[in-house]
Amino acid sequence: MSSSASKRPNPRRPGEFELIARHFTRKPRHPGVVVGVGDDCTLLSPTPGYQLAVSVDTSVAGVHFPLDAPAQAIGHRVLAVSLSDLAAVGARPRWCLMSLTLSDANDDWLAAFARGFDALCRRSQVDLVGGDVTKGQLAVGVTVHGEVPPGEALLRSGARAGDALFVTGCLGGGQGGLKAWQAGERDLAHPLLAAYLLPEPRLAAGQALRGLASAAIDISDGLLADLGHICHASQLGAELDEAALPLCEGLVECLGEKDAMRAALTGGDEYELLVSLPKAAQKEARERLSVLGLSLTHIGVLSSRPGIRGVSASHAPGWQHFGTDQSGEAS
Ligand SMILES: Nc1ncnc2c1ncn2[C@@H]1O[C@H](COP(=O)(O)OP(=O)(O)O)[C@@H](O)[C@H]1O
Ligand SMILES: Cc1ncc(C[n+]2csc(CCOP(=O)(O)OP(=O)(O)O)c2C)c(N)n1
Ligand SMILES: [Mg+2]
Repeated sequence: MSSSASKRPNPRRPGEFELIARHFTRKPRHPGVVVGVGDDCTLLSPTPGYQLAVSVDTSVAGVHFPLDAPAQAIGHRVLAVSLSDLAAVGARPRWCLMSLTLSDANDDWLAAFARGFDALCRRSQVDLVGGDVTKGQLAVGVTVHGEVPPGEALLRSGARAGDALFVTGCLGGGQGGLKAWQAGERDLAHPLLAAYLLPEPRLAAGQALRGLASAAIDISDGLLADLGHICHASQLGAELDEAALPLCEGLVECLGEKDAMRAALTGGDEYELLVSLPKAAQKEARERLSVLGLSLTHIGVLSSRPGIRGVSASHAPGWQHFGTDQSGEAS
């Protein structure tokens, strides 16, 4: 029989409703939330005439981020990977919901996690409007809602033969950062570790490319895999220029030349945008991204011939849960 002492509320280990009230209930910062955290459903008023863009991604400890990563970084990362899907379609983020599975309700951990999550909410102009808390192995699912003018969303299926392929930012940082973490690096200012644990969803870039890019995808599974998704959806093939790939600074030093290229092609966890641009749109696209301080690198071209060419070594296509001997890069 448990003693009455063990049933006494422990302020360092809040119960479900206490932790929701303490860490995840904030007055919405933006209009459109009719009913937020606290009722059976959230009620939202989307901007009349806009389409809703909705996506969910789940991040699991040990699969998507190290269990012992700083809580604040985990809070940032779980939201960033979902916002990245809104970036990829060119939507403006509005709302998010968080499904949180926790093994233990440690108040300090939760406060740091909520701080990381909320800081990115604030910067991205997103309100957390609901969610769910349950007990189990640490995992966080984040649903995001964004808005896009009708017919203007960037899709995987819109590319045409002859369109050029461009990528924002640099490649290989996700896998480089994971390797750095595994090697004992813990400084979040380390550029590769920051790319892995604190990725920046390219929200402004995605919206700036509306009306210009013929197709777009965020690189979560690896460049080759995600280019494969554009090719499949647009019924095209591609010619990549391996030498043109913008490898992240310090990647070659960290991984060596061969593994740096492998990380850029198949590592995943990039959260950069891969876009196709018709010739007439390329100058304007470069200008809009340069205003945002973001590089846009020409890495290849789409063609009507199926398959992806221009990659020298034989590479696994990229990350897949299941379908491999171990979860990870498909062989
Ligand atoms: N359990 C599921 N039920 C329905 N649709 C799903 C499920 N899991 C994934 N999808 C859909 O499959 C597509 C590919 O998913 P995913 O590879 O996770 O996309 P992303 O890389 O953009 O997160 C998406 O359109 C996603 O909504
Ligand atoms: C601890 C750890 N090991 C391995 C990886 C590598 N990794 C895990 S999932 C993944 C692909 C992206 O995740 P997924 O669930 O497929 O996201 P989605 O494509 O749905 O956005 C990668 C590269 C990681 N991020 N963290
Ligand atoms: Mg997904």
